[in-house]
Amino acid sequence: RDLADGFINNKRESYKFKFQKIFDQEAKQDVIFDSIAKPVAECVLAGYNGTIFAYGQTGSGKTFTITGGAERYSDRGIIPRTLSYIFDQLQKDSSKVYTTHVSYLEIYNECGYDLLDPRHEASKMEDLPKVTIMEDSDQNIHLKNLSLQQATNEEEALNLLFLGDTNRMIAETPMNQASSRSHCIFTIHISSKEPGSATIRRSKLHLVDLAGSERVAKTGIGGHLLTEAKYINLSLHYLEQVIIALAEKNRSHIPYRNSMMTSVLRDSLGGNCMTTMIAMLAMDKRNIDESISTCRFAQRVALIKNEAVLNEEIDPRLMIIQLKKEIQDLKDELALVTGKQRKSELSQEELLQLDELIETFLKDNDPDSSLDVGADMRKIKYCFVHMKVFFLNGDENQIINHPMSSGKKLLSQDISEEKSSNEELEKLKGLLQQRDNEISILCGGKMQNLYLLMTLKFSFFYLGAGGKMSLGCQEAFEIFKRDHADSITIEDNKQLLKQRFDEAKCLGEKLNEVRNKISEINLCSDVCWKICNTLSSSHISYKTVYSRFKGLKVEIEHLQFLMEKVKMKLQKDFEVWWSEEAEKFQALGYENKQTYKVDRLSLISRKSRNFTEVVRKHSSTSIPLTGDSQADADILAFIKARQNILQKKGKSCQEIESQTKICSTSF
Ligand SMILES: Nc1ncnc2c1ncn2[C@@H]1O[C@H](COP(=O)(O)OP(=O)(O)OP(=O)(O)O)[C@@H](O)[C@H]1O
Repeated sequence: RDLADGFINNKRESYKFKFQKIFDQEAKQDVIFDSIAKPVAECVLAGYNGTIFAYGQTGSGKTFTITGGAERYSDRGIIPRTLSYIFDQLQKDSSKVYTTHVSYLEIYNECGYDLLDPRHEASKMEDLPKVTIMEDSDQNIHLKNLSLQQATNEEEALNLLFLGDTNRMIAETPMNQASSRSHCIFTIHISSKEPGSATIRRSKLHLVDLAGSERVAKTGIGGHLLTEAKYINLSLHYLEQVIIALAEKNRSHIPYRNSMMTSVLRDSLGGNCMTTMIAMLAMDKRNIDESISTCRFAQRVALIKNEAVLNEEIDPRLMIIQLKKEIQDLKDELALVTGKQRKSELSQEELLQLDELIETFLKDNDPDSSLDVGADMRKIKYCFVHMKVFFLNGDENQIINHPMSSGKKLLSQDISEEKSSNEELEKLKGLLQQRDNEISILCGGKMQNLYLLMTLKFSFFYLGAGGKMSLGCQEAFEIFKRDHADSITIEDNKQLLKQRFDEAKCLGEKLNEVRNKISEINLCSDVCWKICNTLSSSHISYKTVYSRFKGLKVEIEHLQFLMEKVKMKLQKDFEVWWSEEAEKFQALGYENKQTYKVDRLSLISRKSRNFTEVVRKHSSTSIPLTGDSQADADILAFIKARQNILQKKGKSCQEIESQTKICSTSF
């Protein structure tokens, strides 16, 4: 109460928080991926470390965002989408050699478990080797018992994710119902190297699904759950401590070691990493406190400044080889300069290497090629001797191939070859021209000209024979020609010529056809182009169909996994319900046990349809059960089987009941 203003309403009603981006409940998974995960994945591909972690109370959607929903393929979350994106990018980049590994760590009650451990199926989670933290002298964290599994493509990586998720489900206990009580870190490790280079880039991307952040007081739990909740709260509390410490200026000690999670995420928080936090809110009035506390936490995280650097290192093996070679070169040079030549014989291996070098050099047609054997005088001498032998003994094959030694020979050979091929070309051109002329003459309208030409030639013959004639003389010639014996022959020849003309015409047409075919062959490139076009469009559609097929395959596998998950959940829910019922039953006295109404089970049962079905059929019957879940299941299975048999035999319901009672008593 303020003396001047009366009562003051000090209950805060408005809070302001700043975020880089806000997504409402309608936001789709692909949008979340594009806005949040893609930029981080790009940094990781470039060689920087990246972390994306989801923080918020239980049920706010952390697992949905990080891993994905269990119903639809489109609901797949950041992890599968990031894997798909990363492998897509790696495939496109052929300039480097990439190696990818994944690891999947679960932290439950401050203990680490390898979710990719194949022994998960056969053993209880508690019996598996725990993942422990080791620190080297440079304060780098190493995780003992956490396997790094190589994944060469998206499919393999997704299978590992599914395996981890399945193992996470197997490890669930009735007390640890949902994944909400453990932290999970899925890590993609990428290393890249340019071929021949000794420098390796290593980067990792942590995708973190934290346990629910709700406060113990509100949840109102006890026993085992309380212990769990305390651990969760404690580890999230330590996370907060680390974040507060990082946000404070001049703070030298950051309490990373307090919890496993902060130790593992040490680099992601205040280290060498591009980190993105997703603050998840369950937008409900009763969750307002949790929502405000999540926002506050996010504001603190936003103050942290990380320093991401490229993670490059030199491959020690390649480095050693390079350094050894450098040392040898320097030794040789030194020996050459100081005149202290090595006297020892060249080894067999060295001689073989030299032979290879010389042979390559001699075969290389590049005039600028050189023979580099280093500064070892023994090797230089060996090369000279080798060359001398070549030239003196005239290893024709080797020497002729070398431009220096066979330049002249090659030149004269080239000239004579060129000359003969020119002559050949001219000959062929002439032949071609000749054929072309013949074709032209024979083809189309030119046949008429040929006929005329031949007739003319024929007339000239007569003209030639008769010389220049007067009109009277020409008349007399005509009469003579008609009466001459040869006139028949002439006429015959004319007919023959006509025949030949027709024949030639026919041939010309045939030739034209062939020519058209040839020109069609000339259009061959066009045909080819068409074929190529068809091929390329077929190829494009093949590619489209193939990529769609590939997508479908991933989708089918994803859906199969979701189905498995649902089946497993169903099974687990059933087991929980069954053990609950057995406990309840045991809590009843012996008297009550005898008259325990099975229809009560059917009322409580929510999950197991088959089982309820059996129970419902006997709802009017009092069946004595033992309280042992296995034995009781056997009893009910027996009753069901018996009922089926009796029904088949057509017995009445009453009979069935009496039989059932008998059989139950005998149990
Ligand atoms: N954006 C969403 N769209 C549709 N369903 C969602 C969405 N977010 C969450 N859900 C659903 O809400 C339920 C709780 O979500 P989820 O398990 O992801 O919460 P959580 O924060 O991971 O909880 P926990 O801390 O218990 O692991 C799930 O059934 C999930 O499918």
